[in-house]
Amino acid sequence: MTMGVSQIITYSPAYTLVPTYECFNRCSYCNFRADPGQSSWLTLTEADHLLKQLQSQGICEILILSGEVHPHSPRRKAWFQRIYDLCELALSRGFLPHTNGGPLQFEEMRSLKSVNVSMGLMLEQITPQLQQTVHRHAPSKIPQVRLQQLVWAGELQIPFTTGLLLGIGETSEDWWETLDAIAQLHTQYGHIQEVILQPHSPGHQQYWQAPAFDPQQLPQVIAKARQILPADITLQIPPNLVLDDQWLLACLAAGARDLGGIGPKDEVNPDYPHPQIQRLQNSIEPAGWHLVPRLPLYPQYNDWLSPRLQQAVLNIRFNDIQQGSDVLIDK
Ligand SMILES: O=c1nc2n(C[C@H](O)[C@H](O)[C@H](O)CO)c3cc(O)ccc3cc-2c(=O)[nH]1
Ligand SMILES: C[C@H]1O[C@@H](n2cnc3c(N)ncnc32)[C@H](O)[C@@H]1O
Ligand code: MET
Ligand code: SF4
Repeated sequence: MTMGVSQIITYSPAYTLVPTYECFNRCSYCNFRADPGQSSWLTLTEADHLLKQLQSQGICEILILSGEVHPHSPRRKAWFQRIYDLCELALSRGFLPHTNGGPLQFEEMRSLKSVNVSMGLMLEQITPQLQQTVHRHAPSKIPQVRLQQLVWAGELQIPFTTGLLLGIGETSEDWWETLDAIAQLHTQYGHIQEVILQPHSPGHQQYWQAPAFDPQQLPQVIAKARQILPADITLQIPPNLVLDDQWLLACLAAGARDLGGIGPKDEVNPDYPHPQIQRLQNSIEPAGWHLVPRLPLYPQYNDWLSPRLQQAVLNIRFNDIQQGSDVLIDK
């Protein structure tokens, strides 16, 4: 009798640090933001306390996810410095930082490259229509601004995560255009390690009253994305936003291969707790899938890191082997 070879689905054991919830944008679907000046910034002392508690818990990635200070604000420099310092601190404690702080200036990106193994920014949707609706008060969501970030990330050779936010008033044509744009950028620079297909999921704090993205549509978007995107880009879906096991399995069957950062809290969608790893494993195993942890850097991009970051990646792999825990996979 031959054993069925189970196929691998990855996730990143992660913890999210939020430098600040304050944001000068007001995306009408956001459950994260606070008004400028209304949210204190995470101090390095607080962060260090959190990080110490996380050590030897199997967490590799520190996701630094932030609300935004306006690029022309006199507080921008201090905001950026805090993000940089948090990355530096996470690195010094043996974690691998991945920052998504909204659109950055070129020099800010260059600087963060030295303390992040990868970075991210969701394209959301590239149709300018949304600037009249959900993004009316969100200058950071202007499609050209976000496309420019992806170009700069490519020029700087930063391994990058981007994606689509689905169900914010766009058409299905808009999905394919956004995916085409990502495919083109990747063909030019080769820097997109993964694309997140994120279903809009209403929460308590947002003021846009709209239903969740219809989960029945997700597998078809995934299948088409798989056709449009180059094969070396991994498709990621958030398991806490795909509530039904049957739909999760349909998403995997359609081509999703990663479940993203999984940790104690989804800061963006606090109303949707992440499932436990064991529970996820139990739901996908009967269909022949095996859940395996990964790092926030896909191994094919190792050469793009500075020697110091390459060493940080090696250390985390070495510790993992020493502890006899799951071997972090190299796909
Ligand atoms: O827990 C979450 N992680 C989110 N992540 C984290 C992501 O799952 C991992 O950090 C990456 O897969 C890198 O390992 C994002 C990362 C990005 O670069 C861009 C957007 C997101 C969005 C989310 C999110 O909504 N919730
Ligand atoms: C960090 C990313 O989180 C996503 N995001 C923001 N608000 C929501 C929501 N209500 N539901 C799902 N995803 C959301 C956006 O795509 C943003 O870029
Ligand atoms: N503000 C950033 C963005 O929207 C990241 C956090 S969103 C909750 O791109
Ligand atoms: S989604 Fe990001 S940019 Fe938009 S309001 Fe929320 S924190 Fe700000």
